[in-house]
Amino acid sequence: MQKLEEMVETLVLEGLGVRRESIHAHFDMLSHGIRVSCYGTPLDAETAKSMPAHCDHTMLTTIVQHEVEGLEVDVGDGRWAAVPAEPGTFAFVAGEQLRVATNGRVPACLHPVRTPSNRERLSVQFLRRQKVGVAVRALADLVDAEHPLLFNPLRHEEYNKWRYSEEGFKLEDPLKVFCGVEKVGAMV
Ligand SMILES: O=C(O)CCC(=O)C(=O)O
Ligand SMILES: [Fe+2]
Repeated sequence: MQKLEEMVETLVLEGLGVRRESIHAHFDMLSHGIRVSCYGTPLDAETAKSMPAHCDHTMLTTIVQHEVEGLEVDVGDGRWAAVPAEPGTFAFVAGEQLRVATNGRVPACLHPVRTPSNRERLSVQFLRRQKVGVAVRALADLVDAEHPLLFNPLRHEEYNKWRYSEEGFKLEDPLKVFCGVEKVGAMV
């Protein structure tokens, strides 16, 4: 799985013009986790949602759905696209850490879990994220006069706590408020 994740992230970063050495140095900063989610039938039968729309706090999340549908992604024009739960397929979701690392070039993917068929559901998520205690920084190759730095180094453990606090929870773009460069007194 790590090889597959690396392949996908390499394609994205090389496509943006990041050099191989920088990609390898970036990969050395990452850790890997796995989570299995079991959803009962959606509590709210009308919306059929088991999870509200959110962005993951990862570089990349790889999602394996098990036969029952649920993952939907924001396609950017106000519509949601359902990702088919076909056995043997993987969905790759860009997380907020990748938004910081790519200096905003790759937006974090907004995604809810919605199961209109009202069935119980199982999914597995492979979490590719920055090592604990290491701030996420924009890759130097993606910062220049044309692309000024958008985010200060992200202390992700602090951010993760704050974004679900009363203050962080109600914001549309908590990442920008937490470490956007225009923020006065930002961490460097
Ligand atoms: O179950 C899924 O398909 C996605 C779950 C998810 O988005 C999450 O746990 O962050
Ligand atoms: Fe998610």
